[in-house]
Amino acid sequence: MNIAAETPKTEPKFLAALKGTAHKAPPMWLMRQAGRYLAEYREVRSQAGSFLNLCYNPELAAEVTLQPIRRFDFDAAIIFSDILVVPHALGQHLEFREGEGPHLDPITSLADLSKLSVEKAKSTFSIVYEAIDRTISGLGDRTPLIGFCGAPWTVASYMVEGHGSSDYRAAKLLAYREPETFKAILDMLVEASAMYLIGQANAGARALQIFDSWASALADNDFDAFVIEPTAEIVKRVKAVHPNVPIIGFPRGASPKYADYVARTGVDALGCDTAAPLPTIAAQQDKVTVQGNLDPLLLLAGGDAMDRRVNAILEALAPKPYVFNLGHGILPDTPIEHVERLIRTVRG
Ligand SMILES: Cc1c2[nH]c(c1CCC(=O)O)Cc1[nH]c(c(CCC(=O)O)c1C)Cc1[nH]c(c(CCC(=O)O)c1C)Cc1[nH]c(c(C)c1CCC(=O)O)C2
Repeated sequence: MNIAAETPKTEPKFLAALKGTAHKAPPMWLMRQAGRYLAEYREVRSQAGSFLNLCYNPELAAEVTLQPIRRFDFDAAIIFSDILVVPHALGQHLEFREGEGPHLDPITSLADLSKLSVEKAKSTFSIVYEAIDRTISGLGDRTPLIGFCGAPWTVASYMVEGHGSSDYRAAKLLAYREPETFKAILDMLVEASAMYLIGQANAGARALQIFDSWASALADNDFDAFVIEPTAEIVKRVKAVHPNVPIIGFPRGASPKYADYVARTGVDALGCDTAAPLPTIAAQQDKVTVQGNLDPLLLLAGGDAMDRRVNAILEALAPKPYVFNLGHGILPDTPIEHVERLIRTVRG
């Protein structure tokens, strides 16, 4: 199952880009690149039974991580798992209901939180480390593997809401009414997430991404306290052990705050969502590598509209350190031919 027959003589393009090299044809990968748009994924997924069974089966998780690399030879793989594995590992009940997305038993008090523990998470995390180890045996040295976690604000929001939300109502109300309780949740997540990212890098992940999908819609003081400070603390702890493993931060929907986020979190690269304007993204490139921002719906639509936007993105961002990606995860009904066309356009 080894994809790469020989060891590369030069550093993989993806890692070079994260460390500050610009490429005319930038390295590329797609968020959620292992997923339901691939027939081979749907096959393994049905074999596994449930999504969580797939996440917690190292052999099958490694297999689906490798699928998009075999098919498209992307410049990076990302370990197949989910950001909600962290609260689940801490002891919170989690289910993925078919067609509905995740459901957790909400944490709304310190008493609820006291039932969770970072110590307890270690045995679940080790399943993911084993999946990373198996994936790397399949990838060889040619294609680097990305490890990841959700950022404390996004994961805490799911923990408090119990499911996805359009206005973060329960999470914000808890944060405003009982700041100590909310802070205790964030602190536990900082500790667990830093440990988890360090464990993934120990297992061989060569870059790490922190997904803050719900980073939009926070007032500036709350953005500081819930997004910047916890992320900065995780980056600091991971860097103390793995100073050379680049970290990509993805504060989705927060482009007006990019400069502050970059300056204060210490991330090496900035993941940019679809709504972030190209000049705002480009303005960050003197400080960090940037990644993103093609609309997943343009990839679904394909054709000239997609080509025009991809070319505009390349023109604006490829002269400086850049990793091609979507602005959010690939959609399950995306045609394979559109992905193939995208790859031809980006690779030139
Ligand atoms: C918010 C969030 C989640 N998970 C994640 C985020 C942050 C990024 C984002 O905003 O999308 C991150 C995530 N989820 C998944 C990965 C794997 C790595 C990758 O390919 O990028 C990663 C990095 C697999 C997954 N996570 C999930 C799937 C679909 C599961 C299936 O096969 O049915 C996959 C491939 C399930 C999931 N997981 C989550 C939701 C809301 C859902 C249901 C929605 C959906 O079904 O698409 C929580």
